Formats: sequence, C-alpha cells, structure tokens
Amino acid sequence: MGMTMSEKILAKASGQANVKAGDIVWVKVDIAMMHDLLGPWLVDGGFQRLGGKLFDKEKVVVVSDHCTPPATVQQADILKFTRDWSRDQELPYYYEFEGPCHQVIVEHGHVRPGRLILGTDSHTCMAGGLGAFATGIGSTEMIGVLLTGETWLKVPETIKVVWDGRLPHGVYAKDMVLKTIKDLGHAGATYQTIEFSGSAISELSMDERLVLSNMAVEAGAKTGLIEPDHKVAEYLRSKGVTEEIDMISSDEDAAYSRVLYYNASELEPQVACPHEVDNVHPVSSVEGKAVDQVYLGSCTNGRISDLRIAAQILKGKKISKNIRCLVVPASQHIWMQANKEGILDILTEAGCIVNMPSCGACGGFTSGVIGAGEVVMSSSNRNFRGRMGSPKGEVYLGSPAAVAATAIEGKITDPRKYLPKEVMV
Ligand SMILES: CC(C)[C@H](C(=O)O)[C@@H](O)C(=O)O
Ligand code: SF4
Repeated sequence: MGMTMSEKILAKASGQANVKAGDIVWVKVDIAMMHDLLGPWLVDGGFQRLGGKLFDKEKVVVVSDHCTPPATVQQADILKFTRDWSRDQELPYYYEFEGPCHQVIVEHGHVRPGRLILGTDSHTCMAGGLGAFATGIGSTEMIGVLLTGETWLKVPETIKVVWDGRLPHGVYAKDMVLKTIKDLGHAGATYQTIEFSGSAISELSMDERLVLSNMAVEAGAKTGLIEPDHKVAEYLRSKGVTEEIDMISSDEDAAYSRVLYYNASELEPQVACPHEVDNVHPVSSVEGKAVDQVYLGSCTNGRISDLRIAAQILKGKKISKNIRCLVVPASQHIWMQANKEGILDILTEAGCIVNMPSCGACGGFTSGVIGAGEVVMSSSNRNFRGRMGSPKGEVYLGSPAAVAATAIEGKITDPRKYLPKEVMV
C-alpha cells in the first residue's frame, strides 16, 4: 500500500520508512513558529522552569502580527515582551510589523515542501500550499517543542478533494474552498488532512493555492496539502532557496478516507453567511444585502493577486458612500509591490483606506473592529459571532472580487458584473 503526502512527511520526520494513518509517531520539528498573541509571553514561564534553552534557534521563528500596531497598553506590553524575548534568545528570525505570520514565513523561505511546521496559530496549515505538513498547536505544547524540537502526532487520514476543469471568469480559489467547506461541514475534516488535487488546482497560482490550504482548518483539518510543482520550485528559488527541493507527492495507491470530485467550470461565486463558515450560498442568493464595512486583506486573501483583482474592479470608480473599505495587504512586501504597481493609488482614489499589514481588523484585535448591528463583507476566513468585533455584528466571506464589487454598491454584489470578459483573470 502506498503512502499519502502526510504519511510520507511524518515518516521522514519520525525517522521511519513507513507510517500509516492512525499511527502515533514521535516527530522532529523543522520549524516552530509563534506569534505575539500566543507566543513568548505565554510560553516563557513554563519554558524557563524547564531549563529555558531552545532546541535550535535557527528553527524557531517568531512573528509579531496580531497586536500590531498595538491598540491597547496590554498589546504594546505583549509586543515588547515578544521583541525582548526574541532578542534575549538571539533568534535570527524575528519579524515585526511585516504582516500575518503565515504569509511572512512563506515569503522568507521558511516554508518548504516536505517540512514539518508547527505554529501556535490555527492557520499554520496555510504552509501546506507549498507541500509542508503544517499545523497549529497550543502554546503549552509549544513549550515542549521549543525545549526538545520534538513532539508526538497521530498520523491523520487524508480526504482527497479533486477539482478538475477550468474556473469560469470571476470565480476563484476562495469560491472553491468555500464550496468544499460547505460540503465537508465545519468539522467534517477534523483531525484529517485535506489534499487538494486535480487540473484546476495545478492551474492555480501560488497565491491562490495558499487560499485553499489556509482555509483547510475551517473544515477542522490538521493541514491542507497541495503537491509541490515547478511553480513552488520557482517561487522558492526566487526567495534564494538553493538547496534541493523535496518534490513530495502521494503514491497512486495511497489510501484516502474519502474522495470528493468537483468540476470547477460549474462553480459560481460563493459567499459564507453568518455565523458559520460552512453556511455557504451562491452569491446570487445573498445579493443586495447592505453592508457597513468591506475588508480586503488577511493571510487568506490579502496577496498581490487579490489586490490586483480589486484594483481592476475599482479603477476609476468610487466606493459607496454608505460604507468604509479597509484594505490590508498581507505583508509589507505585498504593500510595496502594490505601491509600485499603482494599485494603492487606484484603491485610495476609489475611497478605500489602506492599513498596514497586520491581523488587526481580520480578528477584531486592533484597528477596524465592528459595532453591534454592523455588517461586513470580508475576504478573510472566519465569520463566527464576534470575529471582527461585536458579537451582534455579522460577517460575510467572499473572494476579493466579490468584496471589491460589494464596496462599489454598498451591498453584496456578484463580482462578474464588474469584470468585463477582456479584463477578467
Ligand atoms: C489568535 C489566534 C488564536 C487565531 C488562530 O489561531 O487562528 C487567529 O489568528 C485567527 O485567525 O483566529
Ligand atoms: S486569519 Fe487573520 S488573524 Fe488569523 S493569522 Fe490570518 S490574518 Fe491573522
């Protein structure tokens, strides 16, 4: 019997030739990632009591992103603690104010195919888009990882999600993943890997693939894997990675717990409605719902291709007078690229506010929280009660194109209306 990508990565990490779903394995961790909110200030007590010595500082990456820029004194204190701790531990990889950790660790080349990456954040699974087994762990568990570089994991079963065919104009990876989560349910992949494959997945850019893996956890999955290919290899080379790339793939005869098949050409734009990420409907059934805020950003959909699509839609137009539109590039690097391409000018001329790269508005942590009764159309990944501020607010999730079209009308809008065929991507 062959092995899935998950089984292969966990076999390697546990120093065995073969493992199978259900096995409990001791694994060596390639990258331990923490962010400010669930990082040093939470782990340090236990870490110091148990010796306070990192297993390998080259393999520990810390990113301050949730409390940036700090909106309260407590957040500023957490940020200071994180910065001081990273300096005291002489960490070579501490990033601050650069954007959400998942994007930052991809851009800095920490994410590579075949690696085992554990992070104190549920969307650590995004790194699976490059073929790494990446998953979130709690801060207490992270203490053990920091001290020993090891932990145990149960090898997950894998659900294969096959998307063949060609995506229609105006339909994106976000729509694919929302549809997949609708069908799986928000807990339908609990403790399993989702492996995305098929011709529509191979066609996707790296930016778009990361959307799928990012949201795997929204169906409860441990990680969301995509087989690495030449696009991943080229991306890593462009980031200065010179070592051999592990082009890992699942064996033909690997065992899957479930296989779902989709034809991408039949997909329409999708929207996740309050207050569950699997409450997904075609945009046509929620069109016209008035919103107060539009949010284009996050580690899910704040990348350069997302900002380009929004700029195509908003160029020469104005956002509705009834709303505010927050644009948050997913990293400083993306911010600079968008600036070079004139995208930030287009968006600000349309009336959007461009905020610094951060988790702030996405999770209702710093700037951009919503009040009771307010409705948001967001390009992010979660819409549970209170996600972006008041529990009496409502969050709808859609693609960046749907978000940009909604900004123009002030109500949820089918993006295809604003994407004439010749400029659609
Ligand atoms: C703050 C943190 C617990 C959280 C996560 O783990 O995902 C956040 O990043 C989110 O997106 O909700
Ligand atoms: S989902 Fe939002 S809050 Fe969580 S890491 Fe991504 S940008 Fe930050």
